[in-house]
Amino acid sequence: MAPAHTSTIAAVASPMGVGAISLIRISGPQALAVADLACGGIASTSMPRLVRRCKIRDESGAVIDDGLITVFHGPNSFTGEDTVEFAGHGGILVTKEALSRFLECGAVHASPGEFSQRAFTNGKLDLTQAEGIMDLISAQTRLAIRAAHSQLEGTLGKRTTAARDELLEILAHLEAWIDFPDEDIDPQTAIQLRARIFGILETIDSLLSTADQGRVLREGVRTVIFGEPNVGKSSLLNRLLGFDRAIVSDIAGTTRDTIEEVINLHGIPLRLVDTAGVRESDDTIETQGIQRTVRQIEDADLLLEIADCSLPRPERAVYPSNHATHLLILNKSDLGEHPSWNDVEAIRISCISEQGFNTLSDAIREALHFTEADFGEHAVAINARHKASLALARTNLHAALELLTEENSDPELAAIDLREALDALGEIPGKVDTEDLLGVIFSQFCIGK
Ligand SMILES: Nc1nc2c(c(=O)[nH]1)N(C=O)[C@@H](CNc1ccc(C(=O)N[C@@H](CCC(=O)O)C(=O)O)cc1)CN2
Ligand SMILES: Nc1nc2c(ncn2[C@@H]2O[C@H](COP(=O)(O)OP(=O)(O)OP(=O)(O)O)[C@@H](O)[C@H]2O)c(=O)[nH]1
Ligand SMILES: [Mg+2]
Repeated sequence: MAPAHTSTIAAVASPMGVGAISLIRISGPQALAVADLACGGIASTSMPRLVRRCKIRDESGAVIDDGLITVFHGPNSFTGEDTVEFAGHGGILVTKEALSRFLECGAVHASPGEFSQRAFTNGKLDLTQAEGIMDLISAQTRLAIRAAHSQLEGTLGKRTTAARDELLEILAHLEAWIDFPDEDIDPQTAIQLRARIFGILETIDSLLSTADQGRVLREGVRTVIFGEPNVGKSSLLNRLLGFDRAIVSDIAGTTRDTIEEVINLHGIPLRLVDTAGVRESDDTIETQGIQRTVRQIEDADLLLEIADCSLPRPERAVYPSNHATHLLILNKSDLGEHPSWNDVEAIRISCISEQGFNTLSDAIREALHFTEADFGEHAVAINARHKASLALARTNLHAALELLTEENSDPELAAIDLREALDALGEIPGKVDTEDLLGVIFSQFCIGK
């Protein structure tokens, strides 16, 4: 049984001071009593979920605000507890005064993520759904919203729970064996159990294959624009952004520091980084800029190398190696192409005439293996936490397979590995003891969430 929460928490759920209406949420066993004290007994006489007009008053009876109140009777609320919502006027002071009044009347201030954590503890959400709420709030593109909703609806939680249930059954079989140590293990049974473990591994691998998409949707693709000075790197950044963010000039060495901006390329968030052109330089500031370029290249997910096609093809400079996808872009096509580039495979563009930009955008999407069509309604895009747990489960399942063969099985040792895998899978929806994990996840939420 989940532990019952004894305190009643309150917090402002809306952003402070920027909206017309502010929302205060109160949740816990005393929620109705707290609201009754502050609002003249209206909460306990309200029909659940029916919005009512009400005044919140201070100790002396002076009106603090005149707003709307909604009562939810547990378990039929977001947190699963009795909940009261007060929608007041959106000013900073009036909202703070109203919250203080609810605290005076017996509520305690909620810590970050505490409403969602209570929803989790009360079985209203699993951990992946709670994370889906955070993903939704921080989504930067429509595709990221879609992925967040899929997670919020429980797609990932259901798939991992199904895999875990299957593993539980396998363990039960194995334990039956262990209980009769004198009997030889039937080779047929080992074959069957292996097949079932392979089935779980297939699910795990298919979930793991969504990790890159997940990272891209949540964090964006680190896209680094680099090349020799004056080839048009900053011009490309400005064109992709749609406004003049970086200084462009015909002086080589214009960009000194890296410049970072996020664009939305057909649903894919790209973190574009414009860098200082790489060349030999005596200038200390430029040299530092070039060192930064090198570091950016090392950390990139996608490299856009730019060259000036109107000039003879230079000796290829040596850049740090990185496994990231690398596209070569020949800029200044409007000036005509120097013959030395003719047989070079590249994307040809001009930042002046804007030719080639559709091709560039298609090439980027293709290089990232990412299109809107790939991302259906129930698609999953796992995060780093899910990836770590799945990878651990995978390792343990492979270890168990080594110990369960047709010729020779050690069910006791195999069961140990399977139990480890079970725990790792259970961490994803939060089905195992996860006190530390909960602190880490929910403290990233904002107050009032
Ligand atoms: N005013 C308000 N708006 C909000 C929230 C909120 O808490 N309050 N939410 C907070 O994140 C989100 C909506 N999420 C919610 C999820 C469940 C329930 C709820 O009352 N669940 C009940 C009844 C279900 C039903 O009627 O469909 C339940 O689960 O039993 C409410 C809000 C976004 N908008
Ligand atoms: N004709 C032509 N000129 C361009 C094109 N793109 C950029 N330029 C010009 O090339 C010069 C250099 O452009 P930048 O964007 O500053 O080049 P950069 O690579 O950022 O240069 P650094 O920051 O110095 O490394 C400017 O004068 C631009 O106007 C293009 O497609 N065609
Ligand atoms: Mg520049």
